[in-house]
Amino acid sequence: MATPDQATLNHAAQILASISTDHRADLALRFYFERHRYLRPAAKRHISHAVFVYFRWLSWLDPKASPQKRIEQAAKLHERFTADPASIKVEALAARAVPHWLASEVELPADTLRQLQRDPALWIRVRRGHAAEVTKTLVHCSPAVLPAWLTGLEPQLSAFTFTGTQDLFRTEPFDAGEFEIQDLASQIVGHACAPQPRETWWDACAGEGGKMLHLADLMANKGLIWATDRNARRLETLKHRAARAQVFNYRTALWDGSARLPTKTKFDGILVDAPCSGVGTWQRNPQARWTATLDDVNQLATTQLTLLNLVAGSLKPRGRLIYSVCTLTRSETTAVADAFSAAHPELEPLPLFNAAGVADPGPRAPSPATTSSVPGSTLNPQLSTSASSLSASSSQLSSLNSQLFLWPHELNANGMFIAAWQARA
Ligand SMILES: C[S@@+](CC[C@H](N)C(=O)[O-])C[C@H]1O[C@@H](n2cnc3c(N)ncnc32)[C@H](O)[C@@H]1O
Repeated sequence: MATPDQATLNHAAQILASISTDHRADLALRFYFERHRYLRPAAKRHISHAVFVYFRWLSWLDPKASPQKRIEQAAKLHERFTADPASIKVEALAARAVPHWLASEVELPADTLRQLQRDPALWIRVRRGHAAEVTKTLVHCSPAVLPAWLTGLEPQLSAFTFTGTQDLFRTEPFDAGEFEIQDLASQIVGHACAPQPRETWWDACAGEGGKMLHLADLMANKGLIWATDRNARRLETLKHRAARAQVFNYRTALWDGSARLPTKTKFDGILVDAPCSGVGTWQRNPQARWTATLDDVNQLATTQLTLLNLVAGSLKPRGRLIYSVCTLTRSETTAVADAFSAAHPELEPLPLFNAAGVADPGPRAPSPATTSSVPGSTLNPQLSTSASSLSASSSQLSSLNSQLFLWPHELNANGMFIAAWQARA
């Protein structure tokens, strides 16, 4: 994208002035565009881009300069980095592109640091049976290419990056519920669940239903999904999305993560897509780098473990429990999963993808491998020799494990952690 013109700088500066911890960049942009309906789609794209680029390069900017000047500085840095990623040293990225507290939780691989500074890809998930017509209509679609250790999953995916400029929410296939905007890492969570038609699932933190809709599609809309969340407004959105996608095999209930469970039903599978610090989304949502804190991480880790502990008793014998978080901090990932494993001998860790990269939902013998890849040098010296070897090791290990990290640079998508268990028979 070209250096912003004066009008773009002025709009972006006004939007920045309205952003706060409670009024995030994406909301501020939406409100601003609602009040400035005359802006054309291309202008909106340029303004949004300028705002997100600003937060990506925030620590490099001169705090004494005017907002317009700082936005311009960020755009120039971004242009330079996009043309030549080596023009900014990885040590500088480690020191300035992420907050200092992160080092106590994870040492991000160099490739991930670079990935966080790039423009994110826009991913769509096309409903089963609609890929040919949707990609023909939207034109600028490319199918997902997975890293070698996950290529076995590729035939099951219906994931495409969209590189066109049209507003996807105003397309015919969107109105017809034939695709959803959903990040690739989130789509892989659905495949890790591997729900089967006619099973009964519980999506315990269903939110607006991104993963619930995917589970329904994988179940060919046969069986039942309980979709619960603490937030009624999100569940309302879920219902609208489900209607558009013609998903009807679900029921919603409010559940705030308290000991009073929403149902006595026993499940073939439970997904806990828990609230988290969102470090894995810092490419798409760069403002969050500067609002998330170590206190948030610690509090969220407690909530995550509580949620897992509460749902565990709702599994049928051989039922599967999947834990996912779009973050990469040790406290919210391996520490939660290990603490949960230690407290639940009645569950066995479940390898997520077999050697071919395919999640196998069937009954299985106790798994030999439960070790996870750990993203922090202070935590696992074996994996900390260098950032790039850490990343490579993590991929090799993770295809054998019941815990895996999806790194943003591996998928050109959000970072994600997934862990899985199965109730013993
Ligand atoms: C990561 S989001 C879920 C995203 C959703 N699964 C999707 O794919 O679109 C986490 C959700 O957990 C919900 N949540 C937060 N704290 C909770 C709690 N204590 N009990 C239940 N849900 C909670 C939030 O309202 C939020 O919708």
